[in-house]
Amino acid sequence: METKKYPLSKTLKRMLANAWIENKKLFGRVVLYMIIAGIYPFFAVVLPKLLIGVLETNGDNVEDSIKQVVMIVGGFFILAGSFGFLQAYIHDADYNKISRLRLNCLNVTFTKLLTMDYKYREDAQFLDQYNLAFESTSSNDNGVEGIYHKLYDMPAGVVSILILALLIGWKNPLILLGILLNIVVGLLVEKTANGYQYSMREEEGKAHRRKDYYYKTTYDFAYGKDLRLFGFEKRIIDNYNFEISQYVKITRLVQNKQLRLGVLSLLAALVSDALTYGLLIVGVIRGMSIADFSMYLSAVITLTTLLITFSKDVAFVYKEGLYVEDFYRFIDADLGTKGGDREALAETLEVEFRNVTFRYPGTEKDIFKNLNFTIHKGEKLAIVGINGAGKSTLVKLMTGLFEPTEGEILINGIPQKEFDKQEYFKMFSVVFQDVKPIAFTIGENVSCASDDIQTAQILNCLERVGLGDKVKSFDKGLDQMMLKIIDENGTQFSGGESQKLMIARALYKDANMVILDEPTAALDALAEAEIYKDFDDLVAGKTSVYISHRLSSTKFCDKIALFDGNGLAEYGNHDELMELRGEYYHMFSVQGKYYKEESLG
Ligand SMILES: Nc1ncnc2c1ncn2[C@@H]1O[C@H](COP(=O)(O)OP(=O)(O)OP(=O)(O)O)[C@@H](O)[C@H]1O
Repeated sequence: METKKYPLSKTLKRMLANAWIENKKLFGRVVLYMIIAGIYPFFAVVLPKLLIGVLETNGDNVEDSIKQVVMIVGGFFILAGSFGFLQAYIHDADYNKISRLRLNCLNVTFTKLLTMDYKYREDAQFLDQYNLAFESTSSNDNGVEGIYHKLYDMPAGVVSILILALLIGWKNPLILLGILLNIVVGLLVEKTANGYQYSMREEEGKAHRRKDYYYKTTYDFAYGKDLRLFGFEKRIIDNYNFEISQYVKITRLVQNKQLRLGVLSLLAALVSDALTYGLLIVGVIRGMSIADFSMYLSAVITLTTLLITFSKDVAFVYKEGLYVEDFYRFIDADLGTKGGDREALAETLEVEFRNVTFRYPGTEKDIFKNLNFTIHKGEKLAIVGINGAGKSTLVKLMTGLFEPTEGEILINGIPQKEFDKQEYFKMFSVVFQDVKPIAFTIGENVSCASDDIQTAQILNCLERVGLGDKVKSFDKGLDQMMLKIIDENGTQFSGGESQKLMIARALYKDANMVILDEPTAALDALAEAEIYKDFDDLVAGKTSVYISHRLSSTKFCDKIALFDGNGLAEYGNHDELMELRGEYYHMFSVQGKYYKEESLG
């Protein structure tokens, strides 16, 4: 990801520009709120002066004093009450509009995540950075929304501060100076503490990712069985506790720094208070009325509070602005290669690996080195090999989910890079090892679309994989929702049924090339035999790749490629590889013996 820095002003400008595009009226509301909330604190400042003034001037005339006090207090309640009510009403009404601005940013994040190149999803370094970017859109109080709330509140604070600063400065500018000293020190302290916190963000992000992993493992149902049956509970809890302690260590470092810096703020506040009280008391000695004394004192206290809030808000915007910057960098980063301009081919495919070397990002080991081989037009290729030999990696390369580190892949002689990414994907129907239906309807899961669904075609594909009766058993048929997470009446397919559903999806797509990455691992023997029997029909003359650990499946393929962890070790048809008496022969003999023993038994 790009790490270019840009100033806070640019981040704020962009945030304001986005807000302007999304809700222009909000700017008018900010002005209205600024006037009402800006004047509001002034009432409380003047009230003591008016009350003490009445009591001072009326002396023994109790009746007049009571009348005037009642009028002042009544007037205060009406005015301050109305302003207070309006302020709260406008603020509450606009809160959701501001939250909406964040939700729009979240939408942009989701779109980016869904459209970025797949390789980033398997890249731990990228995931750390993504977590940081995601942080700035994940809460009401921080990041994007936190700043928008502050930008909404701060103009009102400025109005109050100006009114009170004028009042106090007019009386004695030295008092203002004391308050300003307090605020400037506070601001510098806050800025330093926040800068330190931000500098720890990468470590914090990593600790957060690890802690989060264990947290999610505890409630992710997919792990539920293994955790219990293999007694992982204690280990998970111990690891979770360890990661929490690591996380706390980092946050404690930040807190300690904040505490040490806080002493400076305290000293500045003491100096400022001494100056304020000293100057006001000297004023009284020189003849200032008690009513004025109380008003100025109240003004100083209110102004100090407002300035502290304001300086905290500035520091907050500065700190959170850095996180929002991370978010914009993520949004701006070029994470999705569009590829070239070529459209999908309409013909049968030939795939050539030419001197392909591949290493996963951030790793040292080459999964393939100078790999050369071709899958010819219309050929059925079986890929076999031990676990971790690189079979699935080969599929990811073939389908353009990852690009070769060196060398190139050619489709009908055309370099893979020349194709538009989306067009390129159109040419492949793939069934992956780890099948997961999405919480959509069955029809949508097969067609991958929500409109223009070819019902007859979907049903036909489902029939062909043996799911016809299952779908007919639902009242809603193809409209039956899958999984229970969105719809509690959703259906839960077994592992094998899910695998069949994915094969139906691949059939429906009817792409130029079919790739099945262990598509029968979860199927029972009968279902697997059915799929094998119909394999020719399923791929219907298309170029196809079939990855399986069950070597019986290689028999109906034209060619077999055996990978052994160091690349392509053996290549040929079944008879040729058996004659070679190499690894394939060995694997086939072991599996054959096992099958024979099983059938004899
Ligand atoms: N995202 C990744 N980052 C780093 N290494 C990876 C990544 N994905 C896979 N690998 C490594 O690449 C190697 C090949 O993995 P691959 O999944 O392609 O093997 P496979 O032959 O399909 O294995 P299996 O038969 O178990 O499915 C393995 O050593 C694996 O650990």
